Amino acid sequence: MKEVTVSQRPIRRALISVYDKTGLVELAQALHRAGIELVSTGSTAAMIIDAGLPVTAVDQVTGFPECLDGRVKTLHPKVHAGLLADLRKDTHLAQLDELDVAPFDLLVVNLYPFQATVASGAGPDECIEQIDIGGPAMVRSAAKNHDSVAVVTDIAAYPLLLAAVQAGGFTLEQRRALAARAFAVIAEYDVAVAQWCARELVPSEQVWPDFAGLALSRAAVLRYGENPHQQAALYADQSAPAGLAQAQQLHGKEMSYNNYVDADAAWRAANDFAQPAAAIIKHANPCGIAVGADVAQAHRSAHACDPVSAFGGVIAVNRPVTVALARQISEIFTEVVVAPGFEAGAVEILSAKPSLRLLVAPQWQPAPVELRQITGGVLAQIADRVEAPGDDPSTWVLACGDAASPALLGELAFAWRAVRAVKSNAILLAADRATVGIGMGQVNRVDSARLAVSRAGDRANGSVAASDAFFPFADGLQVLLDAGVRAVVQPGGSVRDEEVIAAAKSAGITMYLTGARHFFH
Ligand SMILES: NC(=O)c1ncn([C@@H]2O[C@H](COP(=O)(O)O)[C@@H](O)[C@H]2O)c1NC=O
Repeated sequence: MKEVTVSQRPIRRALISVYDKTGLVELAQALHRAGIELVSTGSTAAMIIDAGLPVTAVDQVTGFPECLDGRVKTLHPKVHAGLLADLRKDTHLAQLDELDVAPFDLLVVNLYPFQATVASGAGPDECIEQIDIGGPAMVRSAAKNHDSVAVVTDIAAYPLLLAAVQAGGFTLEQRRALAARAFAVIAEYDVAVAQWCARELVPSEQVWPDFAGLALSRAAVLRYGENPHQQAALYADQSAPAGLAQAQQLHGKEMSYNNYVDADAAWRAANDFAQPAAAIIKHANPCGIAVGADVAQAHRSAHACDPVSAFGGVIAVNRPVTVALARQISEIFTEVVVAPGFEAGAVEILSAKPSLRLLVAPQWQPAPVELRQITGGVLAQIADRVEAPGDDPSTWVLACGDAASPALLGELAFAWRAVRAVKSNAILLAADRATVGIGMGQVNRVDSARLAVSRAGDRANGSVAASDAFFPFADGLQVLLDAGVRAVVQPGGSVRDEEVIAAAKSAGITMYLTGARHFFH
């Protein structure tokens, strides 16, 4: 005989109301075979009937017809009393008897596809029609009453449901987990509806709505955070474009918190370029960025920028990893490689390194909005990635020196694009579409210039420089001039621009002003 635990509740009567009918017939068949009475709404019931199974239509239970284009189907005390009766209480049992309400032991619901309707670009009326009301109401009732009712809101949980039916019912522990999941499903749905309403129904010049919600699902528990004594997890945001959080790991040790931070920085930097590009990141800063005829060449150039720092780095490329690139990487101690794909031979070569993490990231889509936590709140900004002002060299103003040849302008455009991947204050030296010296994260621009020049060594002579923000004084620029930099691109806009431009002019170099800056903190 099957052993049934005290907390298990046998399932005798189920209410099924699903928009997505995947797996419905198989589920209904299994429930029917187990002797469970099925009650169902409109087209869910029709599909069960078509499968030759007995089902009670919900309007027979309520004695009230589905009406108003389906806006009212299950919103009835006969349904909700059946879902909310606490079967541990004699008073509730007595009232059910008096009111002639039969209790439900199981609710299976999935909701109208509101988020998908919005994503399809549907108009407001259609979106509003796809706001499910009766479904969430039932889910909340059953989830609150999980002591008596099991609620299943995911098609993926049908196998678990069938196993529970076989076992004589869900345990209390399982019903609690299902209830927690159900409330999370409703919360995510409500956040989507609330955000859409704030945006669409209350038109405003204001970009930022009054309400912003986040619905995050835990994607992984990480070994630890930035340091071993910090616990950490990865959460995925289904409402944001897919990115690193959704990347597929092909090989290697578990991703760590710092691996994710660096992989994200690398992935963003590599995808800032249309040409094949490679970015090597350490501690969220680049130690090399380059473009090339292919990713192997781009990586060679990026690595040459600072081979010492690239040791133990994270590499991202914006094209699939080729065998040639894999061979190069296998020579260097690397933590993570992120790419849109890997050639089969490349995986084979890189898999020889047991710890090296290989990540296939979803197609690059920049996040439109970036969030950053501060104590007591969150800062939100439009991401500095898409069509930034000042990106197009034809809009730059020549501050001094000869107008750049197309080749030199190309070098400057590369440097200007790359510098926005560098934490401020950022000074970046480049030659042949590759960084040769990067000064990052200093609290004054002179030190960033010194760092860039010292890292570049002899390569500073004849290189081009980009500064993420204006030079407040001529001193930072002077460091670059003394090292032999031949052209500079910077935003301009300092009260001492004249002084800065005069220094560039007396050194005989070309200087362009972009009119826009790229602070990155
Ligand atoms: N209005 C109601 O009373 C109601 N009750 C259940 N629903 C939803 O109707 C859908 C199923 O309807 P049908 O069985 O007709 O395909 C489910 O997604 C369920 O969440 C309702 N629809 C919208 O609110």
